[in-house]
Amino acid sequence: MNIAVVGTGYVGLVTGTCFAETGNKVICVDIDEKKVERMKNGEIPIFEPGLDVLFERNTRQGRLSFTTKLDEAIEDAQIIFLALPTPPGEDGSADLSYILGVADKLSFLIKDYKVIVDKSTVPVGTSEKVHNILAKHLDEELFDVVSNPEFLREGVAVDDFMKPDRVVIGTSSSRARDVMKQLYEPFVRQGNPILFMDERSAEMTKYAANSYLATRITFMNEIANLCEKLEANVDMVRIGMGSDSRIGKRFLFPGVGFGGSCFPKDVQALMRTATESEYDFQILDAVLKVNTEQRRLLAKKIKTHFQDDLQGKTIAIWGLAFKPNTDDIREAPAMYIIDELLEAGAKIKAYDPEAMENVQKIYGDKIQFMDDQYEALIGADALAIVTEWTVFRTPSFKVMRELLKEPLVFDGRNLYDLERMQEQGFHYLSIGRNPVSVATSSKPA
Ligand SMILES: NC(=O)C1=CN([C@@H]2O[C@H](COP(=O)(O)OP(=O)(O)OC[C@H]3O[C@@H](n4cnc5c(N)ncnc54)[C@H](O)[C@@H]3O)[C@@H](O)[C@H]2O)C=CC1
Ligand SMILES: O=C(O)[C@H]1O[C@H](OP(=O)(O)OP(=O)(O)OC[C@H]2O[C@@H](n3ccc(=O)[nH]c3=O)[C@H](O)[C@@H]2O)[C@H](O)[C@@H](O)[C@@H]1O
Repeated sequence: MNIAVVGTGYVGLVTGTCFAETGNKVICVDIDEKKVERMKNGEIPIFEPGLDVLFERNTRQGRLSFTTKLDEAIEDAQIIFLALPTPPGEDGSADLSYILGVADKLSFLIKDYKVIVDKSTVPVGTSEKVHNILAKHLDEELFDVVSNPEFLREGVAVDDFMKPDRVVIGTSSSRARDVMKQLYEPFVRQGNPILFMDERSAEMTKYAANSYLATRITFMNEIANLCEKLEANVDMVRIGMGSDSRIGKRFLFPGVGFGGSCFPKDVQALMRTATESEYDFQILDAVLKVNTEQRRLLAKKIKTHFQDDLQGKTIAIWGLAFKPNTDDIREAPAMYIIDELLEAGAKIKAYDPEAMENVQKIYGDKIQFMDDQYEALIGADALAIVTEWTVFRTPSFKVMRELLKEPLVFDGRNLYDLERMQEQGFHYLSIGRNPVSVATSSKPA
């Protein structure tokens, strides 16, 4: 099939590349001229494991191409995906200006039947809005609007897209349904379903899924905070809970609060939708409040340890991206922690395998960026671990001890075993587990 993808952010690029990989001809269109130029020259604008190989193959073989011209991109397309931003507006509601703006342009460009698919995360009722804009200048026979929310996670986006747990398709048109079924069949061969439903339910499914996951993480963060007070170990509690098949093991990891471009904005947007419907969605209100506090937790622990005096102290930070395997720093907890530490007078030496360039654009020389995780420790008074990159999971504790001024580690991701840290002679504070103090009896190896 011929496909146009409008918007080449995370979702647009992964969507376009994966559809090209299954034999479709895909043209991606973006208003960002520099980005399009880079992609035309074979450069991927985001760091996403596994995407480079597919991107290279499909551009080389002519199935994937890029343009800034919407009319060119859609001319031969049977399906047009909208993968445009839906950032929070001032009141928290999703800003639909990108989607509706492109819909308006399309209403002047479409000449033969096309399925317009909304892949962005949009509030309930958006399909109707897009439909009405298109219908202003177009015969209704010439288009159908479909809601097809995307559930991929950054860092594992290709796998999530290629082997989705489910594909959700909201449409009331049997013609559009057949087109979408044909398109997605290669992705659901392993038996995972394509779920057809009405447009409004599909739109709601996306917000419900993200808000539920954000709530689940937040619940675990609160359990972790309580575990600290009660001297229980949240790792044990997590495994004990997660072994119940009704609960499940995934997405129960406490930490420094959820971040990223979607959970914070989508929870806010669902709250806004609820408010507009005169429904008081109390849980979501609590989720946002707790998450704001949780993002501060590591900085609070550091400040408490140093009795609120961080003047002249240097804190090493491992991990800046909002999660591993991405260079995305949107709503990254690290930014909140850094702000709080800088305000308290600390110096920061940071290392992240992929996100430093993006962070440097914001902080400039306010913090030091190091080439290597160990270099960040030289002369630092403490280490704070914010993102659980694999490379941080099995470090040389001996080198860490040698380089840090004090063997002091604040771990926002519970990467290390408590006993091991004690044996290794660290003062180690993590999330929802007892602090470990420098062992005086056992000599570190
Ligand atoms: N990032 C993620 O992991 C996921 C995002 N989503 C949703 O997908 C949507 C897109 O998200 P991202 O890909 O992260 O966005 P993004 O902000 O990374 O990228 C959006 C792209 O659209 C382009 N653009 C803006 N206006 C345009 C126009 N008029 N014509 C053509 N291109 C235009 C921008 O230049 C940019 O390249 C959002 O609604 C988001 O909530 C859904 C699932 C996962
Ligand atoms: O709509 C979206 O954009 C996407 O949002 C999330 O994906 P993503 O933001 O890429 O990352 P996640 O892996 O979900 O992590 C989000 C945040 O939650 C945190 N998290 C996650 C899991 C966990 O157990 N604990 C925890 O604190 C992460 O550290 C991160 O800050 C959803 O998982 C995707 O299904 C969805 O498509």
